Amino acid sequence: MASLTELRDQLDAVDDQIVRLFEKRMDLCGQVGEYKIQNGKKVFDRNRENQKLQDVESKVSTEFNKKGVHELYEQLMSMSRKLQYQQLVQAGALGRLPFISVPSLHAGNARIVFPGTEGAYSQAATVHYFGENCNCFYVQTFRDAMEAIEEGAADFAVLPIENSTAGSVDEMYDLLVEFENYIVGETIIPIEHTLAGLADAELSDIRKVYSKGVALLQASGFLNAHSDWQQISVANTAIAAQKILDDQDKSQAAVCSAYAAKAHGLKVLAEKINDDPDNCTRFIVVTNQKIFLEDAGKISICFELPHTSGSLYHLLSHFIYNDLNMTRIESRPIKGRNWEYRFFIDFEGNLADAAVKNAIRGLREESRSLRILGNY
Ligand SMILES: O=C(O)C(=O)C[C@]1(C(=O)O)C=C[C@@H](O)C=C1
Repeated sequence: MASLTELRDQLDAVDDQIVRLFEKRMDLCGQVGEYKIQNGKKVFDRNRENQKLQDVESKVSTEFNKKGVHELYEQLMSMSRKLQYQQLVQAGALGRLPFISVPSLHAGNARIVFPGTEGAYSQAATVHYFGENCNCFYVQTFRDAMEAIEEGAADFAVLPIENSTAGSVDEMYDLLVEFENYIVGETIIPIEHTLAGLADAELSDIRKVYSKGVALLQASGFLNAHSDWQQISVANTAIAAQKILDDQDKSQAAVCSAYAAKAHGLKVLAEKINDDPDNCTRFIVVTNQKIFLEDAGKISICFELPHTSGSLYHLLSHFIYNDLNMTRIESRPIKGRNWEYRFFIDFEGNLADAAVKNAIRGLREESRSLRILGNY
């Protein structure tokens, strides 16, 4: 039997040939790329790739090697596509950027909508982003706020997208797909819950606690210590505070911010009741114009994937090849198509960057229904 050194020498000789052939293959793919640019042909040719995969599989003997050569050629062809997308960007053949870059949001006289009521955390986020004197109003639900933007009743909406304890706000992801609105900013605010009741209520009077479902979850340590309390979910923490005031029942309390308690003349029965003292929520700023700030550094996109093995893996390679840092991935079921998912990805970059254009070009061709949700 040959020694390890001898076998490795043989492997080195084979690899030399593979690497030379790889370079030759990439060079040919570059020439195909030039041809495609000149003749307006698409980079991704799914039929040709399927034929190629069948062909190479038919040329090897074992099942193990069939799988191996399949995976190898998927990778090789994905690399050729990336080379050709790069060529397209260099040739300026990417078409018009669908978003307009702006130096500022011109938020001075803007009308801003937030969901909830006076004292909602969304109001705190609105003031945090647009300043104390901004012209803001509230509507009841997230959907109402998205509608107000789409119809032009408001210029910007401030909506929660992610909480550090409770995770994603699923409904917002679905609304971002449903509406033609775009993210232009984000802001993070601390979420500090209190238990608030009527002015003459004591902790011992409380029997029912109202709040938004996630707020009840975020304060579950405190609330579960009072196992006799009934927990009731309402649309919003500030709406819960409003209810306590309206009902005038001192056995009822709300989990809400100290600001909401004050705004509704309630008494704080317990402070800082959230389980995680660093609990905070990320809010997005949404508008109906396809704009992005010149210095924006984060992009949110979503797309659907064919229900085939490895499809997500292949799409994510566009981030790797273009040196783009992915910061978040989320998936949501697609309505009416059981067990199929839409993926939401955040990554660092600006829509004007060549690497971003390159990645988006590839993602658009290889996924279904790619949407750029915003650059902010
Ligand atoms: O044949 C082409 O059109 C190529 O660009 C080459 C190639 C490959 O690497 O084999 C690359 C991309 C296409 O999707 C199909 C095949």
